[in-house]
Amino acid sequence: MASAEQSRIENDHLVLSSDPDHPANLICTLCAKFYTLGWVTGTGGGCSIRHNQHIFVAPSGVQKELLKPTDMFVMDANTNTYLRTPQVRWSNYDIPYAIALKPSQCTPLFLAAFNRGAGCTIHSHSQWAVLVTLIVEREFGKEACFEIEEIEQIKGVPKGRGKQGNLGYFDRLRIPIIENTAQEEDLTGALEEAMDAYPDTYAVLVRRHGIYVWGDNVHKAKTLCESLDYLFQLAVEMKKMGLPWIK
Ligand SMILES: CSCCC(=O)C(=O)COP(=O)(O)O
Ligand SMILES: [Zn+2]
Repeated sequence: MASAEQSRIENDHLVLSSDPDHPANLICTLCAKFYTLGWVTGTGGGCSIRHNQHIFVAPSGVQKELLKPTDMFVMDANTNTYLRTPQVRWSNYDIPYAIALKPSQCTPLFLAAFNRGAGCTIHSHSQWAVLVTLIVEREFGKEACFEIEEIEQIKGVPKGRGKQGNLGYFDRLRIPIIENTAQEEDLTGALEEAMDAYPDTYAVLVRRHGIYVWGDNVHKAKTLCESLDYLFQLAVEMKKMGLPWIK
């Protein structure tokens, strides 16, 4: 009979499915798309999905666009213990040594969003997000925040948790910015504080690093991340032209 440790390693049924919408398949498809947008290149960034009582997490330090469903860790959402740990695999380029896989360093940050009801969390290293954090200045004793208004794409951003619908054209979009840390997991406290200070936000920028974006489901997290990336690119170009973000 298989030991508990062995079944934790071999629980392949949790990640094997012919359904393209199965979280283990979706994370692979999404990361391959995000790679083409420059959101998850050079192993940075990623994506995690919560489905019922299971949380699907990719390994750390791997090329996210080459992920396979069998690479996924599966966590019990109630106990935060791992039900499945992927087995060591050979690298993608036949380099003759094995890599011991660890869960993404972003896992505690993904969990912070899942603890607030999210179904999907995306971490993007988009250069547009990074540039915006370089433009918005730190103010002593005040939380830094990206603000923009009167741009049509703002209508792609939800109003807030528990609120119906999206922001309107005349609403001001605010995305808090937290300071980067040497280790990804050390961002968790500041991320949670920003989530509490901005209860309506579904995104937090990390200065010189990127952004965490979440949503009730994959569709909402993905389309929000796209809308924000559009707005960040526009904002950077506006800044270059001397155009104000706030009217
Ligand atoms: C070059 S990426 C540095 C780590 C990072 O910021 C990141 O988002 C990747 O974390 P992971 O552990 O998922 O590889
Ligand atoms: Zn990162």
